[in-house]
Amino acid sequence: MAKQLNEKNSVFIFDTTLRDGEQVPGCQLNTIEKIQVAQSLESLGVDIIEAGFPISSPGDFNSVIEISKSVTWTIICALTRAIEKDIDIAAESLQYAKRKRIHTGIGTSPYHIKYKFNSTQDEILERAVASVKYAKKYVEDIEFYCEDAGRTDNVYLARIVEAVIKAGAKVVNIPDTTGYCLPEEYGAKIKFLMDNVKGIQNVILSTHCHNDLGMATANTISGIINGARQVEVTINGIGERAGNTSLEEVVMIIKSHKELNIGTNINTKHIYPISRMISSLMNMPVQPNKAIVGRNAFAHSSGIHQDGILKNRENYEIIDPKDIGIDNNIIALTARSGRAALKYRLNILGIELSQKKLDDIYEEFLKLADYKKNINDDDILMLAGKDRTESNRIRLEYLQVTSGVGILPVASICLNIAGEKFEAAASGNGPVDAAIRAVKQIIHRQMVIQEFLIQAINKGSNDVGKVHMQVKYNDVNYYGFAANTDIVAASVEAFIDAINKFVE
Ligand SMILES: CC(=O)SCCNC(=O)CCNC(=O)[C@H](O)C(C)(C)COP(=O)(O)OP(=O)(O)OC[C@H]1O[C@@H](n2cnc3c(N)ncnc32)[C@H](O)[C@@H]1OP(=O)(O)O
Ligand SMILES: CC(C)C(=O)C(=O)O
Repeated sequence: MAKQLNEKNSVFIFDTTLRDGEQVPGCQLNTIEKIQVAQSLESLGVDIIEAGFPISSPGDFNSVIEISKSVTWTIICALTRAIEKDIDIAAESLQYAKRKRIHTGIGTSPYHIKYKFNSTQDEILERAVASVKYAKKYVEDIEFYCEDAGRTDNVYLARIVEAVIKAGAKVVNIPDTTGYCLPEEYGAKIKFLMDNVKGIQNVILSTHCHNDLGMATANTISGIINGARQVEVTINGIGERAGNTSLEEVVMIIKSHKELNIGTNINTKHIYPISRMISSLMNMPVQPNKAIVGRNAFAHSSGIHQDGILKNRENYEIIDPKDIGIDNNIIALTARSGRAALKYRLNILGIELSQKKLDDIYEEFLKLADYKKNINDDDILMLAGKDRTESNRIRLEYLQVTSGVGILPVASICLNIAGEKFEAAASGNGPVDAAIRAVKQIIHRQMVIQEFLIQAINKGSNDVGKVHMQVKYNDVNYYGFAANTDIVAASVEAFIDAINKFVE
């Protein structure tokens, strides 16, 4: 059970992922998926879930019913127009909700009044009041939205807000529907209402900001600073057009800026998992540089930053990734990385090197990174392995293979074993088989290849092939690894790498 928020220094988190978020083309969810999302939102700690617009379709109506049954303490909210039939259907869809809210409203800007409704300010005010009174028949908790409040004159807006409060609205939503307001302007709008509307102290003002000019989060924070105590947000900022204010951004701003002295009920450790869940259910990738939840939000790729992070995380991170449910930040190895990052990754892989060897590998690393852009653990192991093979007891001196269509593959090989050279030749059912048989003619042990995996590092015919091999000897498995542009050579080197682990 969430703590009861004290409105003075707490903000209610109203999540509209399942309503405004779901309006995104291609993001529609089925009822089962919506229940899954709603339950995760409840675990995250949101105070209100806007579950749908029940008049819009039988499927949406049914989803609100099922979501209402499946959550415990979170308020379930259904959206309507200022139309009696919408409100009737919304009330019916909320019949099983333990705590319920109807969110009704109408456009208040000159654009909407003239071009959507062909109406007048007075008529719109009357419809607003009537809708709140009508919804009151069903539930106590009524929220009213003044659609396009961002472009609505403040004096008229104050009139409408005062009238709907008088009619019984408990929460009044001031949407910047088109994402037009500047943060200062939006904050001033909220302050104007706080200062000029009779009865405002008895209700909660809510923000609902769209991101058309990339200002949704800034506007929402400006709203909070000026007195709004509910924020309407979505996971990953999804929503109509350029999206809504993102939940994760607002919550982490509030958490990071202690001087705001504002609290929420959100358990921030659930943020990343739910972000992934929404992205995957809605088939909507999160942009890599998205604040808080983007793939790169905690990835450090340049040497100076990596060195700084490794010395003290706070040099370059204002949020601990663990706080949002990410285990660790990412030290991405690229051609811009320095020795500190390379050494860190090698250490994680269990490889400790002298400064001289690190310097040598770093040179190789830079050449590979210029070619490959992103260096992964296999690459690092390969680079470190190159160094390791120099001290191996058995080394490949040369390999020659003849193969083709219609001829028997034959391999001749020379191994250097502790400084002494041994040669052999063999045929096989393919070039790799021939080469492995040739090795076995020199090293007479009962060795069985259990697993053999060849992968290309990049794509393309000029690629480096990586080979992982598992070789059983004396009932013990040994692992070999090699990489080479010649996949037969890589296979033989991986076989020899494994053998080196058990020969004295
Ligand atoms: C800003 C927002 O995000 S609001 C939420 C947006 N979500 C949706 O639109 C939900 C999905 N919508 C729907 O399923 C449909 O549009 C419905 C069921 C709501 C309405 O469908 P229809 O009856 O076919 O109407 P249509 O969509 O063509 O037009 C909307 C009508 O609602 C009216 N309307 C729009 N907003 C409001 C409002 N807040 N209050 C009262 N009437 C409104 C319009 O003026 C128009 O009426 P008109 O045809 O008399 O001019
Ligand atoms: C219905 C309202 C709240 C809305 O979505 C908007 O104005 O953007």
